[in-house]
Amino acid sequence: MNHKAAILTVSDGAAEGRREDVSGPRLVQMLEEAGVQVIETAVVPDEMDKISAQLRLYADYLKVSLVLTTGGTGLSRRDVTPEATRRVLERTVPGLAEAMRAEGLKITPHAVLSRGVCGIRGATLIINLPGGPNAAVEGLKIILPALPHGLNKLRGDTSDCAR
Ligand SMILES: Nc1ncnc2c1ncn2[C@@H]1O[C@H](COP(=O)(O)OP(=O)(O)OP(=O)(O)O)[C@@H](O)[C@H]1O
Ligand SMILES: Nc1nc2c(c(=O)[nH]1)N[C@H]1C(S)=C(S)[C@@H](COP(=O)(O)O)O[C@H]1N2
Repeated sequence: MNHKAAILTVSDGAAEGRREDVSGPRLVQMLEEAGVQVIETAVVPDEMDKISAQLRLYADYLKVSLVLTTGGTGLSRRDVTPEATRRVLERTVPGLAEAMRAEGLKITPHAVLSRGVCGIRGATLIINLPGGPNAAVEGLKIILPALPHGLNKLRGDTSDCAR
């Protein structure tokens, strides 16, 4: 996969230095192993403006093909990653989040508690993953097989995709 990516960890604890960010580096490793170059990572607290600003930067200025966020998708009062993401999306790609919840449910009943959303801004696919290291890795594993084709199409591949 000849694409560039950015990873955004959303966590009050990690942003304040109280929690080691384990999830972000795990996602970097998985993408690199899949042949995607991760050119930028950042950690922000669970704050709508900071999350949205970072997503705009990645899509509009760095113009990466893919942004993965991890954290802030649950039901806690400060979990606002889906709201911040929706604010910057131009088109949604609901099937990715649907698959992560449906397949995740086979691993833990808690998978359906992630409110994560996925969609497109410009030529960038933005995917919300849950915050726990296992949750983030499981989520990415579920959708990874669909990403090469999706990213190629997003970047203008006009070849036939019928099977
Ligand atoms: N980046 C991360 N690295 C390691 N563990 C994480 C990370 N983000 C979340 N977790 C783990 O997953 C749990 C659920 O994540 P959630 O986003 O709800 O965080 P939280 O408990 O509100 O705390 P915080 O936002 O400060 O990370 C956390 O309590 C923590 O155990
Ligand atoms: N595959 C998978 N999805 C998962 C989990 C998991 O362990 N595996 N954890 C869930 C839990 S416990 C929560 S609270 C939500 C939201 O997590 P977040 O607030 O850390 O983003 O993701 C869920 N999604």
